[in-house]
Amino acid sequence: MLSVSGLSKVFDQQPVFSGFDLTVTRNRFAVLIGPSGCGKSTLFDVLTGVTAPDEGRILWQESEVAHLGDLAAYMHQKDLLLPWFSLLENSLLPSRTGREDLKQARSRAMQLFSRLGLSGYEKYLPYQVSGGMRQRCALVRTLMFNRDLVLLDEPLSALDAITRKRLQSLLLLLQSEFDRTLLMITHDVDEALLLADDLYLLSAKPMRIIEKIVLHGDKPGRLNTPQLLAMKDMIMKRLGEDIDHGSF
Ligand SMILES: Nc1ncnc2c1ncn2[C@@H]1O[C@H](COP(=O)(O)OP(=O)(O)OP(=O)(O)O)[C@@H](O)[C@H]1O
Repeated sequence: MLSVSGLSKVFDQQPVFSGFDLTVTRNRFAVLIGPSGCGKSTLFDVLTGVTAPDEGRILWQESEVAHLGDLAAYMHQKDLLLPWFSLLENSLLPSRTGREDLKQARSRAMQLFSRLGLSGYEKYLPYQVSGGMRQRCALVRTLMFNRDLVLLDEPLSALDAITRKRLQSLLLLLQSEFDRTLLMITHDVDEALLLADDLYLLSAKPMRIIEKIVLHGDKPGRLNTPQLLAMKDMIMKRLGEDIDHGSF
């Protein structure tokens, strides 16, 4: 579905990544995990068109594109809700800019509010609800974009542990119930092991893929299996080694 090849980006004469390749397959949950400052957000900036790559190609459904700006939905660590709009109005923003029939969009948003446990809060302003509810509203807005690919940049990192656990299951719904393909950045190894089908371990800057791990097994259930615990140790060790030998 998405393939990047030979992607390079240089800041202040220092390569953040160079010759970076990545393929994301349809309906998979791909997760990128790597040390702080390795270049993950810069990769997303290049993918979403915030900044141009110095070299390389982005292929979407096998056709070359400049970026994924209009092709992928994007969810950020901060909910980025507009404070003067209600939760429902916030979720309808993609439909307003996309000139979708608003009556239909409203009915679709109401269904998503119900599915994500936000029924009854449609008229609340963002400051009147919890961080977890705001992030669920951001998830509704992401789904309202109607894009097959969703880019998630540490979407749960600002939340407390319990809220985070609840929202992890909702992220899995994006894949199973809403048929989305996901590419997510996280710092949390447990979260990566819980959610990923394809897990990419990244090196310190200049960023490269150290290893791709294909994960199997029932997602919510697999986390405490001996295999996954051993894998967690291995990942911590590999990421730690790379930081020790990297450019930090
Ligand atoms: N606009 C910019 N100008 C100069 N350097 C930049 C710019 N944006 C990012 N960088 C540098 O590029 C490197 C990668 O930054 P980036 O934010 O992509 O890392 P990251 O892996 O997302 O980090 P974190 O996990 O901490 O969010 C860092 O060294 C950063 O200082």
